[in-house]
Amino acid sequence: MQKNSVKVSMAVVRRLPKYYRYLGDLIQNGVMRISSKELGKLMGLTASQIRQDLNCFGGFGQQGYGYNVEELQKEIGRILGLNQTYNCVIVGAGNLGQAIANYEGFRREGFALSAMFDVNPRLIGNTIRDIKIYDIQDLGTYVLENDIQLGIICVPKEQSQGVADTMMENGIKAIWNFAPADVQVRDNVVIENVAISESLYTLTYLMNEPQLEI
Ligand SMILES: NC(=O)c1ccc[n+]([C@@H]2O[C@H](COP(=O)([O-])OP(=O)(O)OC[C@H]3O[C@@H](n4cnc5c(N)ncnc54)[C@H](O)[C@@H]3O)[C@@H](O)[C@H]2O)c1
Repeated sequence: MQKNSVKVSMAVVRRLPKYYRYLGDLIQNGVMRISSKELGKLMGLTASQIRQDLNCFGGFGQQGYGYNVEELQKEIGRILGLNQTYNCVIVGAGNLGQAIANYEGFRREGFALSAMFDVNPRLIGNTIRDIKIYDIQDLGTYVLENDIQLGIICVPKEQSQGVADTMMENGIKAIWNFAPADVQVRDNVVIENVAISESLYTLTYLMNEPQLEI
Protein backbone atom coordinates (compact mmCIF):
# COMPACT_ATOMS: atom_id res chain seq x y z
CA MET A 1 0.00 0.00 0.00
CA GLN A 2 1.45 3.34 -1.02
CA LYS A 3 1.67 6.22 1.38
CA ASN A 4 0.13 9.48 0.24
CA SER A 5 2.48 12.43 0.15
CA VAL A 6 -0.10 14.41 2.17
CA LYS A 7 1.06 15.23 5.70
CA VAL A 8 -1.01 13.18 8.11
CA SER A 9 -2.58 15.15 10.96
CA MET A 10 -1.64 14.31 14.55
CA ALA A 11 -5.32 13.61 15.25
CA VAL A 12 -5.17 10.73 12.75
CA VAL A 13 -1.81 9.55 14.08
CA ARG A 14 -3.24 9.46 17.61
CA ARG A 15 -6.11 7.26 16.42
CA LEU A 16 -3.82 4.70 14.75
CA PRO A 17 -2.87 2.85 17.96
CA LYS A 18 -6.57 2.50 18.71
CA TYR A 19 -7.20 0.97 15.25
CA TYR A 20 -4.28 -1.34 15.87
CA ARG A 21 -5.69 -2.48 19.21
CA TYR A 22 -9.26 -2.99 17.98
CA LEU A 23 -8.08 -4.90 14.92
CA GLY A 24 -5.89 -7.08 17.16
CA ASP A 25 -8.94 -7.93 19.28
CA LEU A 26 -10.93 -8.75 16.14
CA ILE A 27 -8.18 -11.11 14.95
CA GLN A 28 -8.21 -12.82 18.34
CA ASN A 29 -11.94 -13.28 17.98
CA GLY A 30 -11.55 -14.85 14.55
CA VAL A 31 -13.03 -11.93 12.57
CA MET A 32 -11.47 -11.88 9.10
CA ARG A 33 -13.12 -8.91 7.48
CA ILE A 34 -15.03 -5.87 8.59
CA SER A 35 -16.81 -2.93 6.99
CA SER A 36 -15.99 0.66 7.88
CA LYS A 37 -19.50 0.90 9.35
CA GLU A 38 -18.95 -2.06 11.70
CA LEU A 39 -15.49 -0.93 12.68
CA GLY A 40 -16.79 2.58 13.29
CA LYS A 41 -19.55 1.26 15.52
CA LEU A 42 -17.03 -0.66 17.62
CA MET A 43 -14.66 2.28 17.92
CA GLY A 44 -17.21 5.05 18.36
CA LEU A 45 -16.34 6.67 15.02
CA THR A 46 -18.36 7.20 11.87
CA ALA A 47 -17.79 5.03 8.83
CA SER A 48 -16.73 8.10 6.87
CA GLN A 49 -14.20 9.03 9.59
CA ILE A 50 -12.68 5.56 9.31
CA ARG A 51 -12.46 5.79 5.53
CA GLN A 52 -10.96 9.29 5.73
CA ASP A 53 -8.36 8.21 8.28
CA LEU A 54 -7.28 5.16 6.31
CA ASN A 55 -7.29 7.07 3.03
CA CYS A 56 -4.47 9.21 4.44
CA PHE A 57 -2.29 6.14 3.89
CA GLY A 58 -3.69 5.14 0.53
CA GLY A 59 -6.89 3.40 1.68
CA PHE A 60 -7.05 -0.28 2.38
CA GLY A 61 -10.63 -1.38 1.88
CA GLN A 62 -12.42 -2.78 -1.13
CA GLN A 63 -15.86 -1.61 -2.18
CA GLY A 64 -18.39 -4.22 -1.12
CA TYR A 65 -15.84 -6.27 0.79
CA GLY A 66 -14.67 -3.99 3.58
CA TYR A 67 -11.29 -4.45 5.20
CA ASN A 68 -9.24 -7.58 5.55
CA VAL A 69 -8.67 -7.37 9.31
CA GLU A 70 -5.32 -9.12 9.44
CA GLU A 71 -3.85 -7.20 6.51
CA LEU A 72 -5.11 -3.90 7.86
CA GLN A 73 -3.66 -4.52 11.32
CA LYS A 74 -0.34 -5.53 9.81
CA GLU A 75 -0.29 -2.42 7.65
CA ILE A 76 -1.19 -0.11 10.54
CA GLY A 77 1.50 -1.80 12.63
CA ARG A 78 3.97 -1.05 9.85
CA ILE A 79 2.83 2.58 9.68
CA LEU A 80 3.25 2.83 13.46
CA GLY A 81 6.74 1.38 13.15
CA LEU A 82 5.84 -1.72 15.13
CA ASN A 83 7.45 -4.00 12.57
CA GLN A 84 10.90 -3.25 13.99
CA THR A 85 12.64 -3.45 17.33
CA TYR A 86 13.78 -0.50 19.42
CA ASN A 87 16.65 -0.52 21.89
CA CYS A 88 15.43 1.22 25.05
CA VAL A 89 16.61 2.29 28.48
CA ILE A 90 14.73 3.58 31.51
CA VAL A 91 16.17 6.36 33.64
CA GLY A 92 14.73 6.37 37.14
CA ALA A 93 14.32 2.91 38.65
CA GLY A 94 11.73 3.90 41.26
CA ASN A 95 8.07 2.91 41.41
CA LEU A 96 7.13 3.78 37.86
CA GLY A 97 10.40 2.76 36.22
CA GLN A 98 10.15 -0.66 37.85
CA ALA A 99 6.51 -1.05 36.88
CA ILE A 100 7.35 -0.38 33.23
CA ALA A 101 10.33 -2.72 33.37
CA ASN A 102 8.10 -5.42 34.85
CA TYR A 103 5.60 -5.21 32.02
CA GLU A 104 6.36 -8.09 29.64
CA GLY A 105 4.17 -6.75 26.86
CA PHE A 106 6.56 -4.04 25.68
CA ARG A 107 9.31 -6.56 25.02
CA ARG A 108 6.93 -8.80 23.07
CA GLU A 109 6.03 -5.80 20.94
CA GLY A 110 9.64 -5.11 20.02
CA PHE A 111 10.77 -2.68 22.71
CA ALA A 112 14.07 -4.18 23.78
CA LEU A 113 14.68 -2.76 27.23
CA SER A 114 18.22 -3.63 28.21
CA ALA A 115 19.13 -1.35 31.12
CA MET A 116 17.91 1.03 33.79
CA PHE A 117 19.77 3.89 35.44
CA ASP A 118 19.45 5.58 38.80
CA VAL A 119 21.33 7.78 41.27
CA ASN A 120 20.34 5.76 44.31
CA PRO A 121 23.24 3.51 45.46
CA ARG A 122 20.70 1.13 47.05
CA LEU A 123 19.17 0.47 43.63
CA ILE A 124 22.34 0.42 41.51
CA GLY A 125 23.45 -3.16 40.82
CA ASN A 126 19.98 -4.66 41.38
CA THR A 127 17.98 -6.24 38.59
CA ILE A 128 14.32 -5.94 37.71
CA ARG A 129 13.53 -9.23 35.98
CA ASP A 130 16.74 -9.56 33.96
CA ILE A 131 17.29 -5.83 33.54
CA LYS A 132 20.21 -4.39 35.46
CA ILE A 133 20.14 -1.01 37.16
CA TYR A 134 23.31 0.98 36.42
CA ASP A 135 24.74 4.17 37.89
CA ILE A 136 23.39 7.22 36.06
CA GLN A 137 27.03 8.22 35.41
CA ASP A 138 27.20 5.35 32.91
CA LEU A 139 24.16 6.45 30.89
CA GLY A 140 26.01 8.30 28.10
CA THR A 141 28.52 5.54 27.42
CA TYR A 142 25.85 2.85 27.58
CA VAL A 143 23.58 4.67 25.13
CA LEU A 144 26.43 5.16 22.66
CA GLU A 145 27.81 1.64 22.91
CA ASN A 146 24.45 -0.12 22.73
CA ASP A 147 22.81 1.91 19.98
CA ILE A 148 19.95 3.00 22.21
CA GLN A 149 17.21 4.76 20.24
CA LEU A 150 14.52 5.28 22.84
CA GLY A 151 14.86 6.73 26.34
CA ILE A 152 12.19 6.44 29.01
CA ILE A 153 12.23 9.13 31.71
CA CYS A 154 10.89 8.14 35.13
CA VAL A 155 12.74 10.60 37.37
CA PRO A 156 11.31 13.49 39.42
CA LYS A 157 10.41 16.45 37.23
CA GLU A 158 13.32 18.58 38.47
CA GLN A 159 15.75 16.02 37.05
CA SER A 160 13.97 15.35 33.78
CA GLN A 161 15.62 17.99 31.56
CA GLY A 162 19.13 17.00 32.63
CA VAL A 163 18.38 13.35 31.93
CA ALA A 164 16.89 14.22 28.53
CA ASP A 165 19.98 16.31 27.67
CA THR A 166 22.31 13.39 28.42
CA MET A 167 20.11 11.10 26.35
CA MET A 168 20.13 13.48 23.37
CA GLU A 169 23.87 14.24 23.60
CA ASN A 170 24.50 10.55 23.17
CA GLY A 171 22.24 9.96 20.21
CA ILE A 172 18.81 9.11 21.60
CA LYS A 173 16.20 10.28 19.09
CA ALA A 174 12.98 9.46 20.94
CA ILE A 175 11.97 10.17 24.52
CA TRP A 176 8.99 8.77 26.39
CA ASN A 177 8.65 11.17 29.28
CA PHE A 178 6.61 10.37 32.38
CA ALA A 179 7.83 13.32 34.44
CA PRO A 180 5.22 16.08 34.68
CA ALA A 181 7.48 18.68 33.05
CA ASP A 182 7.81 20.28 29.62
CA VAL A 183 11.12 18.81 28.59
CA GLN A 184 12.76 20.68 25.69
CA VAL A 185 14.11 18.59 22.87
CA ARG A 186 16.33 19.23 19.86
CA ASP A 187 14.87 19.53 16.35
CA ASN A 188 15.69 15.96 15.37
CA VAL A 189 14.35 14.39 18.56
CA VAL A 190 10.75 13.36 19.17
CA ILE A 191 9.11 13.31 22.55
CA GLU A 192 5.87 11.90 23.88
CA ASN A 193 4.79 13.14 27.30
CA VAL A 194 2.60 10.82 29.31
CA ALA A 195 0.48 12.98 31.59
CA ILE A 196 -1.14 10.45 33.89
CA SER A 197 -2.25 13.12 36.38
CA GLU A 198 -3.86 15.23 33.66
CA SER A 199 -5.93 12.26 32.62
CA LEU A 200 -6.95 11.72 36.25
CA TYR A 201 -7.90 15.38 36.67
CA THR A 202 -10.02 15.17 33.52
CA LEU A 203 -11.84 12.30 35.18
CA THR A 204 -12.47 14.28 38.36
CA TYR A 205 -13.77 17.16 36.21
CA LEU A 206 -16.21 14.78 34.55
CA MET A 207 -17.24 13.38 37.96
CA ASN A 208 -18.03 16.85 39.22
CA GLU A 209 -19.46 18.35 36.07
CA PRO A 210 -22.96 19.53 37.07
CA GLN A 211 -24.76 18.45 33.87
CA LEU A 212 -23.52 14.91 34.16
CA GLU A 213 -25.29 12.32 36.20
CA ILE A 214 -23.03 9.46 37.24
N1 LIG B 1 4.24 6.44 39.98
C1 LIG B 1 3.26 6.91 39.22
O1 LIG B 1 2.18 6.32 39.05
C2 LIG B 1 3.45 8.21 38.49
C3 LIG B 1 2.33 8.75 37.91
C4 LIG B 1 2.47 9.92 37.22
C5 LIG B 1 3.68 10.50 37.06
N2 LIG B 1 4.77 9.98 37.63
C6 LIG B 1 6.04 10.65 37.47
O2 LIG B 1 7.06 9.71 37.11
C7 LIG B 1 8.27 10.08 37.74
C8 LIG B 1 8.74 8.93 38.62
O3 LIG B 1 7.77 8.64 39.61
P1 LIG B 1 7.99 7.49 40.68
O4 LIG B 1 6.73 7.32 41.40
O5 LIG B 1 8.60 6.31 40.00
O6 LIG B 1 9.09 8.18 41.64
P2 LIG B 1 10.18 7.44 42.55
O7 LIG B 1 10.63 8.45 43.54
O8 LIG B 1 9.67 6.13 43.04
O9 LIG B 1 11.36 7.12 41.52
C9 LIG B 1 12.19 8.10 40.95
C10 LIG B 1 13.57 7.50 40.80
O10 LIG B 1 14.37 8.43 40.08
C11 LIG B 1 15.68 8.38 40.65
N3 LIG B 1 16.39 9.60 40.28
C12 LIG B 1 16.27 10.84 40.79
N4 LIG B 1 17.06 11.69 40.12
C13 LIG B 1 17.70 10.97 39.17
C14 LIG B 1 18.64 11.29 38.17
N5 LIG B 1 19.10 12.52 37.98
N6 LIG B 1 19.08 10.30 37.38
C15 LIG B 1 18.64 9.03 37.55
N7 LIG B 1 17.75 8.67 38.47
C16 LIG B 1 17.29 9.63 39.28
C17 LIG B 1 15.42 8.22 42.15
O11 LIG B 1 16.55 7.72 42.83
C18 LIG B 1 14.26 7.24 42.14
O12 LIG B 1 14.69 5.90 42.20
C19 LIG B 1 7.99 11.36 38.51
O13 LIG B 1 8.33 12.46 37.73
C20 LIG B 1 6.50 11.30 38.75
O14 LIG B 1 5.95 12.59 38.91
C21 LIG B 1 4.68 8.85 38.36
